[in-house]
Amino acid sequence: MLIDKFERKIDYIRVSVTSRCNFRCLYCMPNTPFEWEPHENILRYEEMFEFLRLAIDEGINKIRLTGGEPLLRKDLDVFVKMLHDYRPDLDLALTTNGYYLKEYAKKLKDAGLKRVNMSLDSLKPEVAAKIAQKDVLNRVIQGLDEALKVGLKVKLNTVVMQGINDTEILDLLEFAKNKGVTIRFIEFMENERAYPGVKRVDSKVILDKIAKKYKFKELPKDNSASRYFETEDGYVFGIIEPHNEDFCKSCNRIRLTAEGYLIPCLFFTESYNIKEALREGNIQKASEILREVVANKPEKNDWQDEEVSTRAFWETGG
Ligand SMILES: Nc1nc2c(ncn2[C@@H]2O[C@H](COP(=O)(O)OP(=O)(O)OP(=O)(O)O)[C@@H](O)[C@H]2O)c(=O)[nH]1
Ligand SMILES: C[S@@+](CC[C@H](N)C(=O)[O-])C[C@H]1O[C@@H](n2cnc3c(N)ncnc32)[C@H](O)[C@@H]1O
Ligand code: SF4
Ligand code: SF4
Repeated sequence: MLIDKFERKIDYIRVSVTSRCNFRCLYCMPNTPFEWEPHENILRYEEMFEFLRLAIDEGINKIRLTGGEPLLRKDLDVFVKMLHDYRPDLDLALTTNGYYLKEYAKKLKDAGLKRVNMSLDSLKPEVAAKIAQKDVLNRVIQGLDEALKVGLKVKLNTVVMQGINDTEILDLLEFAKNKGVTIRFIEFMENERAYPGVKRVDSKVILDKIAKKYKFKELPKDNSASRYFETEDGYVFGIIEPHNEDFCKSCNRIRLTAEGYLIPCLFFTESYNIKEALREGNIQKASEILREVVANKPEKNDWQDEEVSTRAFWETGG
């Protein structure tokens, strides 16, 4: 079992399968050039699998594939199947911008994927295009519909930004409610790579806007990143508020990047290279590095102290 020095059980790993992305979201990578790591620097699926098998044997029971945009990496369904076959009861999920989901949802479901979390920041085509710097809304909604059609469980993620999409909170909530999926509103996490004009909306402001139309009660907190609420008519939505001082108390996760680095926390730049150990076939060394990463997880992020992170979300997988 993996326990950190604050007694938090680490049973969740987020795996970024590629840093590449076909969007340029204002809050994530607005100015990143389209030049990327050469292929030989990226872990092969077999190398990732070797490591994840070890992590599963140490107590990891939830794996989320993310990116960059994970659906840009070829044969993702093959990787999903490797993980599913090794441990069919894994909570095996994907976080995607949804652009290619229409094409891949069925393949992924058939390979053993259970859940998909999708980014949806606006229901207005021109606002969605401003945020992603690309005309995306139509395809994203088609991707959502296809994921539901093939039987994947879906959640929506919305990063709320002042003056950009903060007037759409109720519309987005009602869109999700009509589709029968949970939506989580995310506080923008201040990041050096983001567009400088992006300003966060605090969770309290988001909840106040929802309270103008709906009565809701908070559900008991588990170790998910989100707080969940239930409206009087039984709809569940969530809030992800990394600026809240309690946010990190339930942290149960570490991250693996496509380049082979393990990352103890989303805020900090600290990382541990496991690529060499994996390429040498040195599983003992990889296991030691895994334990070191868990041992060095910080107690909390510095967004709570109004600091700005320098770590790129698209490398870390969010
Ligand atoms: N600060 C911080 N943000 C996180 C963490 N985990 C997830 N998030 C953010 O929460 C948002 C949604 O994350 P998802 O990729 O949907 O994953 P998840 O919240 O673990 O999903 P579920 O398993 O469905 O609860 C993203 O913006 C992430 O960056 C975390 O450990 N720390
Ligand atoms: C880095 S993306 C990778 C997966 C996929 N491309 C997507 O957009 O869903 C993962 C998550 O990070 C979130 N994210 C990126 N930058 C963020 C920021 N500065 N603050 C809050 N969330 C952010 C996105 O909204 C998304 O939910
Ligand atoms: S949030 Fe996801 S879709 Fe948007 S730029 Fe970052 S990696 Fe790409
Ligand atoms: S900010 Fe760091 S410590 Fe806090 S929940 Fe996220 S990964 Fe865990």
